[in-house]
Amino acid sequence: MASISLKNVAVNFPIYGAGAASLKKTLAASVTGGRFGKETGVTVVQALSGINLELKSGDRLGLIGHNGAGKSTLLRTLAGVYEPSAGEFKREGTVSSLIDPSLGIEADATGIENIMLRGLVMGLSKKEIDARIPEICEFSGLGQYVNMPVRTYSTGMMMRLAFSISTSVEADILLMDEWLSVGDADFTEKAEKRMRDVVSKSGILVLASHSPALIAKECNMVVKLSHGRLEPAELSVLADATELDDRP
Ligand SMILES: Nc1ncnc2c1ncn2[C@@H]1O[C@H](COP(=O)(O)OP(=O)(O)OP(=O)(O)O)[C@@H](O)[C@H]1O
Repeated sequence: MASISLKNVAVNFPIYGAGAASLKKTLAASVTGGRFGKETGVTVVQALSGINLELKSGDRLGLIGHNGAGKSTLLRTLAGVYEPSAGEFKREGTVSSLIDPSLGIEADATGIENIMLRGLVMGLSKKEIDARIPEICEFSGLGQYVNMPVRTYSTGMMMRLAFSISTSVEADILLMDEWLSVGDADFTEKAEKRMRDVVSKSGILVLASHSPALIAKECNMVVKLSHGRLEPAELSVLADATELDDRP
């Protein structure tokens, strides 16, 4: 069973070394981004504040909001990459995060070595990784390149590898920053099918996107982030929108 619970969660980023006063003044009126505050004398960006969220299996949550509203920060907090600065965060179930699939790919390691590395980072045993390697290699379509260092790959080849690895594990909770689309036409088609499969097998989906049509299609609930705070939003309105109103 998958569940996520956030109670009054805040995430602050301290800003060192910048001219705090002028920074505050310049950006206070900014239409994008988090809010500025002070914490024990240090200027901080309040990327998230007062976040309350309860999710259970079957929930497909769409996250919308203007640039810098806090969507990626919330996804990373749910993934455990960022610790909340305040509040309570509980999570049950395995997590797969398709936030930045190419993150952690080692250029000097071969494709296969990267599969091993990422598998270990994702918490799989060596045996589990070995069992997945042939399928991941096959899906990537990289042929003998899987034995070559990733630095010899084109960007598209690297993305194919990263995508094939990231989508090879099923998880109770799936976190996504936009819908992944990678590669040339042939690969995109099979990647789309694989994405649908991964999404359908997940208990909870949290998908951040600027596309109202995508959110309306993939999600059964939606919230809006505005300057780091959650606001209710209407899914039914999104289905007809061609563009999200990004104004704060
Ligand atoms: N590592 C960091 N250090 C300092 N500030 C940060 C950091 N990461 C994010 N922020 C700030 O936190 C706020 C939220 O950023 P976040 O990346 O979560 O927004 P977003 O909604 O994902 O934006 P976008 O739609 O542009 O991707 C912004 O004001 C951003 O400048």
